[in-house]
Amino acid sequence: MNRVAVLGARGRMGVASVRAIEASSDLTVVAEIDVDDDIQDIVDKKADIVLVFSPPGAAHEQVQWCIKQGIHVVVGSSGFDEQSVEDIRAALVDHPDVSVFVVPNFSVSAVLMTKFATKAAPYYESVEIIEIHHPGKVDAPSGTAQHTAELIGLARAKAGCAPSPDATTRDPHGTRGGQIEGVSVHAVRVRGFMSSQEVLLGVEGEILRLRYDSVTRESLMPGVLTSLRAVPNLTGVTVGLDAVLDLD
Ligand SMILES: NC(=O)C1=CN([C@@H]2O[C@H](COP(=O)(O)OP(=O)(O)OC[C@H]3O[C@@H](n4cnc5c(N)ncnc54)[C@H](OP(=O)(O)O)[C@@H]3O)[C@@H](O)[C@H]2O)C=CC1
Ligand SMILES: O=C(O)C1=N[C@H](C(=O)O)C[C@H](O)C1
Repeated sequence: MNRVAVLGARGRMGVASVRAIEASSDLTVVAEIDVDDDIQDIVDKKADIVLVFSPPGAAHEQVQWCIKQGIHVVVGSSGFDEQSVEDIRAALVDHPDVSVFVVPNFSVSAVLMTKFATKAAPYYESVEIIEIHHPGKVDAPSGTAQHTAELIGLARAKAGCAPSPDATTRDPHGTRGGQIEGVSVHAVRVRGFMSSQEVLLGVEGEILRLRYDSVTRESLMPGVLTSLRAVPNLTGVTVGLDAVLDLD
């Protein structure tokens, strides 16, 4: 029975994850840590794995702390870009028996959409990302959009693609979105949505629209449980749920 500690345990994802873990037959929650709780409880309760759903501002330092305690980590929190992964990789040098699994999105639909968009991106002149979330989300763009843009940017650079055309010279309100690896990313916050993302790819006379919609947090729980079961058998730092799914 793997012993799991949850960081951000009383948040939207923490509550759903504790419920899903407790309903499983092979995982159990031994520590629920939220704001003002003592993170040392993770060690005192002898957790094997820490599931991190604390806000991005706290998560980075907490992941480093868990590594130093010799505990495997599944990182659900967003805000972990390429530099964050390099920081984790550097910390793991002194802890070769610890693995960290950074999962920008636990939804298989999101993972497939990102994979398809990365594959398609070099074939289109224009590529832009629109991410849509609930208005309770504190960070923008989403970690999923950041990860998707990084993969698309890398694929397009490898293929020698020119930048997407854009004649904008006047945008006083910053409506063209943010730029990540040459990809324009637009963050939308609307009540009624949980987590959606659309990638628009276009050439003259033809458009490809790839989209996923996660409607409930419960739909993410199979991905959470899969990640918790996988992390003890991984080495170093791994990024993306697709690393433990047979999607090729
Ligand atoms: N990978 C994925 O598929 C998904 C990732 N996420 C990401 O997970 C993170 C959490 O999302 P969500 O659950 O919606 O956010 P919430 O704000 O609902 O949950 C975060 C929880 O962490 C608490 N908290 C604040 N500071 C600390 C701290 N220092 N240590 C421990 N807990 C703390 C918060 O308390 P308080 O409210 O009092 O500040 C809150 O209870 C976000 O980064 C989000 O982007 C979300 C959904 C899916
Ligand atoms: O805050 C959320 O809700 C989500 N955050 C993650 C992200 O930033 O990509 C994953 C998912 O989109 C839900």
